[in-house]
Amino acid sequence: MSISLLEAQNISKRFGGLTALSDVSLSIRKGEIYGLIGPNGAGKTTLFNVLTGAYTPDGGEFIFAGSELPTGTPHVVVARGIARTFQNIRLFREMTALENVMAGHHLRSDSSLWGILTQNRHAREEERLITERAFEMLRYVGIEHHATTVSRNLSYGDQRRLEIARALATEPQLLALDEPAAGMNATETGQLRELISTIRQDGVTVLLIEHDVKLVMGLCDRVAVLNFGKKIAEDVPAVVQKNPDVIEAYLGSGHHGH
Ligand SMILES: Nc1ncnc2c1ncn2[C@@H]1O[C@H](COP(=O)(O)OP(=O)(O)OP(=O)(O)O)[C@@H](O)[C@H]1O
Repeated sequence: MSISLLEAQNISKRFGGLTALSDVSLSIRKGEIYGLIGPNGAGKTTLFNVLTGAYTPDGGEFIFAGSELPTGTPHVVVARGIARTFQNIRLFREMTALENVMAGHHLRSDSSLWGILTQNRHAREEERLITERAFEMLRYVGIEHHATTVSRNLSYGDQRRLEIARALATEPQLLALDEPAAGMNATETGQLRELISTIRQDGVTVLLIEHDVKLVMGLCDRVAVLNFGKKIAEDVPAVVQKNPDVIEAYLGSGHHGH
């Protein structure tokens, strides 16, 4: 029997008169790659934002690893073991790749900022370990040769990998990826696919928003489909692909390419 890692229970979110999410419930099992798809504006990113604390939901709750997740507090969500990447890359553009990953580690570090500033011995030792771990993380995603490159000078694909490395540096149980393949060419997408598989093999559960249907269907164990803020399907890819409501949602919205 598979164990559920994250339960979203009747999540609702409104923006003024617009209902972005309407009673969305889903259950992500420990160790799976779970895809979240749907036409533009369906509510996918909004679900990420309420899950990761950027927004407070108007209704519903998240149960993570057996207990309720507080809402509206991103740092608590990270500390509980959920990390995310963003649809529009959000790196520290003027910092090197290594520094970006170290910024992720610091969220997990127990040295106070004061300790780091005053460079006491414990903090220095911890800084050394964080640097080492950050290198490891860059190696893991395949960009260790860019450790000292300023992140804005990295290729698009490498910036996305760096975002993943930074998220992994917080040692999450659940990694939430918001359109990681956006803007990638076929080779980069293939490498991303391998990286996501490796991440899962290494014990991290993955929640994936992605418009590249081929990638989603090939990679995910299960897929949920949102349309106008409602979940209209949730099953293994082969079943979801044949669901008439799903086909209608995509064709009806005119997003043939997605
Ligand atoms: N901060 C906000 N204020 C007002 N409306 C918002 C806000 N964020 C999202 N929305 C609206 O909520 C709806 C859902 O948007 P969301 O970005 O979650 O969709 P999505 O499925 O991620 O779409 P896409 O595939 O285009 O990224 C849209 O109608 C969007 O305009």
